[in-house]
Amino acid sequence: MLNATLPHYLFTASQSREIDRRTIEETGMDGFTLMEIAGLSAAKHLLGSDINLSHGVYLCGKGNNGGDAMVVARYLLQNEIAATLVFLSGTDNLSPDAQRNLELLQQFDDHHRIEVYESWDTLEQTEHWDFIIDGMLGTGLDSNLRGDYLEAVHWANEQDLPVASMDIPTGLHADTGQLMGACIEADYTFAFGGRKQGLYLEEGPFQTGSVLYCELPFPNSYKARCDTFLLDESWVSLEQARPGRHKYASGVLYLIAGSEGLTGAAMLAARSAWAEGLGAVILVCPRGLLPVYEIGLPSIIKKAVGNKSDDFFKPDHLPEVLDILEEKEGAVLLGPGIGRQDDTVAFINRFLPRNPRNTVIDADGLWALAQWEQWEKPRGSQWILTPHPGELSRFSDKPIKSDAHRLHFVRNFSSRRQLTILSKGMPGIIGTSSGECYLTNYDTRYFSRAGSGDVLAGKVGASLARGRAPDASCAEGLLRGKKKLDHYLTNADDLPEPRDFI
Ligand SMILES: NC(=O)C1=CN([C@@H]2O[C@H](COP(=O)(O)OP(=O)(O)OC[C@H]3O[C@@H](n4cnc5c(N)ncnc54)[C@H](OP(=O)(O)O)[C@@H]3O)[C@@H](O)[C@H]2O)[C@@H](O)CC1
Ligand SMILES: Nc1ncnc2c1ncn2[C@@H]1O[C@H](COP(=O)(O)OP(=O)(O)O)[C@@H](O)[C@H]1O
Ligand SMILES: [K+]
Repeated sequence: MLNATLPHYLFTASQSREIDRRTIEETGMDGFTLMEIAGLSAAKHLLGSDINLSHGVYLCGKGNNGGDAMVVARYLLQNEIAATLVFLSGTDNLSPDAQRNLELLQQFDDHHRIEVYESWDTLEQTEHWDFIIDGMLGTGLDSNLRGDYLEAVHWANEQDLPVASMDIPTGLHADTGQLMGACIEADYTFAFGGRKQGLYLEEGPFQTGSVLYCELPFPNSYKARCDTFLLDESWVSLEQARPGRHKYASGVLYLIAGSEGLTGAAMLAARSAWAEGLGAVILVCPRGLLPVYEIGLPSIIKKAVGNKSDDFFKPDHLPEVLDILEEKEGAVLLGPGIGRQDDTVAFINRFLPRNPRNTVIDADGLWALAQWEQWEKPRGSQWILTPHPGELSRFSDKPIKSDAHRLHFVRNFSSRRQLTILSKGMPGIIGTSSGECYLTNYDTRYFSRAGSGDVLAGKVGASLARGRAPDASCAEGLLRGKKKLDHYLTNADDLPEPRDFI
């Protein structure tokens, strides 16, 4: 099982507010102290960053997000860094903690390094600013940006200055990652007490810059209801599998894949699994395709079924396929390039209930599964489904139109069906049978070329064959591909191809 630590927890705005509320009401820790810790932590990160800090402009809302910005201003002031503060909703209705922080800031300013503007209109622009602090809106955002907030966001994005956002870039929806009219394009986002899930959904990854987690003293038990986490590369073993005593001891993957015109998908998946150091990858294929694989896959064991004229799977192949699977312990990867012939769909839907093995179902394997309304996973076996957005939608009554909807659907579907889903996209989402979801935190667009899905399925299958839990298998598959991508990007200039991720 994956084991996320606190910096990997992802919260919705309401979960976040609930944790704030309970901490303040039940532990006696007050909101002002929490704000102080948040702002101090952000100020330390800024002082340690490569941003030139001599005079900042602080865009402040009237809520606690503005209060965080004022704490930052006070700590930077102690380092002789001047501040121009602009209050987008004036200073008459500041939240109590923000009001107290404005007063404190003014008391600390004995060398008159602070200027305060009560509205956006009155701001006099100068050339002296070298960074922008976005303390306009955090989890309190409730609609598209109103009033001068819109103008201030556009202005900040037009400046050639680094921008650091308090908690969330203003204008980004904390739960969905959607843009609410306009949104700050931050270079840094300081996530207070927990990252908000919208930072990683939809437009979030393109708005936040580097997200830095700033710990707040919330009791861990209050965070226990969190069910969404960020995947972390450190969770993946970078070591190749050690060879076993004999080949079948290091894991066996049966690959049921390929059809005429789609043999490339089967080959990519087979090579990808093999590269993970398995003892054996056994490609089960229609006999007519054997000559192609003999040439293309010398290291892979091939087991042909049916007749020489067969170039796709048919229901008649079922007894032979089941016999082959009896030979050794191992996991199954079903689907890459298997095609959508009616006979193949019938073969898959008869095969699946009789297949007791842990199984990854990918590509047209999913297409077949979605045709079969009453499907059920055999007891005791573990399934991983690896749909791209179109394949995922076939399991849903309604079109899946946003990442937040996808996250919700993946969570419900995987827990209701007691299986693991690897939903491909940006972000990739792993949904587990216990209703937890794990999100990728890197640019998955490099993988959006035909064939990357086959490579990914091969790696997920290889991990499952080596006895990893299904959620860990998905994480390993994704992150090993990411590691190959990083290596490729540092060593080559052109666009990577799927085979570069093997
Ligand atoms: N509490 C804690 O323990 C801690 C909280 N912390 C910090 O507090 C932040 C949450 O603070 P918050 O709840 O005060 O909300 P916040 O985001 O500042 O905005 C609220 C105001 O915005 C306004 N408004 C809303 N939508 C708008 C729109 N579309 N366009 C324009 N205006 C809009 C709305 O005013 P209205 O216009 O409705 O009168 C409302 O009053 C959190 O993200 C973190 O940074 C940290 O200090 C750590 C401890
Ligand atoms: N290592 C990886 N990390 C994150 N996402 C990945 C990785 N490998 C593949 N993907 C996802 O898989 C998608 C490709 O799968 P898919 O669309 O099924 O392609 P195909 O079946 O043509 O190979 C990519 O767009 C990306 O979302
Ligand atoms: K903000």
